[in-house]
Order: sequence, then C-alpha cells, then structure tokens
Amino acid sequence: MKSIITCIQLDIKFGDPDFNYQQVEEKIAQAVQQEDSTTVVLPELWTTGYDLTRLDEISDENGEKTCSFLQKLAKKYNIHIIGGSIAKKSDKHVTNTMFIVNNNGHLIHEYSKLHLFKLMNEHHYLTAGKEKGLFDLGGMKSAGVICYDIRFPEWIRAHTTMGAEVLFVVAEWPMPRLHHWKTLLLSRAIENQCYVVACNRAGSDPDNEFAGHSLIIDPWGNILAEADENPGLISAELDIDMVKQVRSQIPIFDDRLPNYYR
Ligand SMILES: NC(=O)CCC(=O)C(=O)O
Repeated sequence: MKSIITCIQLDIKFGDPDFNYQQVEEKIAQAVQQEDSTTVVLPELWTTGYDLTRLDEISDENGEKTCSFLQKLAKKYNIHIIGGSIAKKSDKHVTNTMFIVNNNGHLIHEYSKLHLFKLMNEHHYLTAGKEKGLFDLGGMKSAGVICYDIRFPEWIRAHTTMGAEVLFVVAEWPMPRLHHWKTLLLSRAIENQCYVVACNRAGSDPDNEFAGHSLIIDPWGNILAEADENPGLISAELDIDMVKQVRSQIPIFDDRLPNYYR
C-alpha cells in the first residue's frame, strides 16, 4: 500500500486564526495540485501560534470550527488530514489538540499533547491530555504526537508496541535546538523501525525563531524529504511494507525484554 504524504511547513501568523485558516486552505489546495498528496500534515498550534495569553479570546470552542474546516477540505480533495494541533477550549480547560480526519471527512481520532513544555509556558495555560494518539488511517496503523512528546521515547514506544507503523509529529520547534529535533526524530524512527513524518513551522513569533526542517524518515533511518527553514511543502511516498521488512531483518520487537526494564 503506497501513499503520498505532504508536510505543510507554515509560517503561522501570531494570534490571527482568520489569516491562518485562509493560508491553510490555500496550502492544502497547493499540496493536492502540485504534490498529488493523499495525506497532508499541519504543524502545532497552527490557528493561534503560541499566543497563549489570549487563548480565552482566540482558542476554538470545542474545536468545532477547526473540525468542520478540516472535514470540508478532506472531503473536497479526498485526502486524509493530520490536523496539526490547535488550542481547543472545553469547559474550563484549553488543550493542545490534534484532529485526524479521514478522506471521507470523518473525525477518526483526537489526541491532546501529554507532555506540556514549560520552557514555552504551556503549563500555565494548557491542560495535558490523557489519551494515546493511536489511529488507523485507511489501513495505515499510525500514531500522532505533539512536539515535546518526542523527547519521551517510552511514550512513542507505547504506541509502536501497540502497532503503530507511522509516527506523525506536529511541532513548533525553535531554531536553537534544531540539532535535537533532527537527532530525536532519526532516533525515534530507527529505534521503533517506523516511518516518522514530522511537520514543524517556519518563521518567528515575539519569543522564538522556529527551525522549519520538517522531515520524512523511513524505518531504516533514511531521510526521504527535508525542508529548509522557509515555509514550503515536502512530500514523500510511503511504502508500508518496508516497516515489516525492517522489523523482520532486525526483530527488536521480538527481542525486547520488558521485564528487565523496570
Ligand atoms: N512546542 C514544543 O513542545 C517545543 C519543544 C521543544 O522546543 C523542545 O526542545 O523540546
């Protein structure tokens, strides 16, 4: 089974959801027309950026606006959308939440960031999620995680031991730690023998310059596509059979000894 995945590396306009919805609509149309994408991936907090002090005003009430926006585009273009993440307001909480919408326009899963990143003040404004990021995308066993989550290999492993073969990572990862971004993603791909599709943002906000360098990595650790630091699209064709090949060549999932790891 083959699929063409495109990361949409956006320059998110700080605190301006209307502008960002408009630019995402244009970029998704561009991905479908130019790259022949079957799945598109957006970055973290793409509607608001890290404008956390104004979340009361600009977060999405129950994620309704974003969900119907993504569902409309998924159906229109017959594509799956890994909807980056957005600030979702429910009751008294705001979560950093990813929506996954399939090509029929169905919301098949939502995942809220588990590990909040204190260096960017998330813990003051956001509530952590509790659920895993596992989902089946048209037969592709997948997991979605958000930015800082990639520093927790045990969290990623919890998903791959439950069957994930493709790891989607959405991020707003700053430039000064670009070498961490790349090394962590390569490590997650090699140690889990899975595809890693990682969509970062470009540009800057009042506090950070962001790294870009979205990456698509195969289960052997080869880089299939890499962006530079500018806004743009990167795409690659995934061959899911490669996951099984690599996992049978070096059978780490059979050779694990979890009783020794406590
Ligand atoms: N948005 C984030 O979670 C950023 C994580 C990050 O920069 C890191 O170094 O980890």
